[in-house]
Amino acid sequence: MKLSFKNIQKSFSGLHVIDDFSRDIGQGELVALVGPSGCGKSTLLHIAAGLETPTSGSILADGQPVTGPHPERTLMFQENALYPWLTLEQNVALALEFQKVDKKSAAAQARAWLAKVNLSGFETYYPHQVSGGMRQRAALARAFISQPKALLLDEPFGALDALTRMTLQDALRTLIRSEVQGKAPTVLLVTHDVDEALFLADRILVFSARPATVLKEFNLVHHEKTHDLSEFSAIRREILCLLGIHAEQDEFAKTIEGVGI
Ligand SMILES: Nc1ncnc2c1ncn2[C@@H]1O[C@H](COP(=O)(O)OP(=O)(O)OP(=O)(O)O)[C@@H](O)[C@H]1O
Repeated sequence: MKLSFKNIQKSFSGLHVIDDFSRDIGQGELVALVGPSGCGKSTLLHIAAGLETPTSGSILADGQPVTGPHPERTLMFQENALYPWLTLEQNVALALEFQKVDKKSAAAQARAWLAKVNLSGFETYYPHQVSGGMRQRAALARAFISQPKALLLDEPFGALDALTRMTLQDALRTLIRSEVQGKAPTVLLVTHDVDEALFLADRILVFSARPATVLKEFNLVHHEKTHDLSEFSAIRREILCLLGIHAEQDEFAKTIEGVGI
């Protein structure tokens, strides 16, 4: 699905949040949005999801104006609460049952998607019986099972530790790549983690503080990615600099995170 933002302005009761945002996000492209806290990144996702309407400008999905939420455009949050009274399989299957797929077929598909995110054997577990990373894997399976044309991910792995986050990033990449070519979802990813953006994105948009405008855009589509991001150190430094973070400060933050303080 192609998403086209055209001259989007958004204010909330006089608070100017987004200032003239225009971009096309191509079919199958993964674009990361990074920027200071409160600049309006989630608001842009909500506009793409059809949960918020722009104050002016328009958002088109495959050329059609977005007028409200639609299962073709799936939003996934950091705290993507699974229903605690349903097993992982039932939670994942529910996405299909909402679309009137019969229970038996939905359950079979749910098991297949749980296998894709390495949760075979945990189908009958309840969310409280598995780890946060496993819950988020199940949430990924639930997001993918209805094969949305656009995935809108709002800090999907933000609550997880750094190591678990990396395995989830791998799982997300595998899921995207396993989709038949041409059917891969278009992904908008809001993240505070510059390394996550570098690892996952074809393109990174760096936003200013509110009202959000794009400070700079980085095209990474021609790079083969691994978690060794040394090739991207110059871009990483530039993004951090645009965000007003000095590299030493960032290393310090990572060290603190690494030792669990
Ligand atoms: N529904 C709403 N009503 C009123 N104000 C809102 C609403 N949604 C967002 N805002 C305000 O818009 C601004 C941008 O919020 P948004 O959540 O889009 O920022 P963000 O860049 O995603 O922040 P963070 O990175 O901290 O999650 C904030 O000041 C927020 O208070």
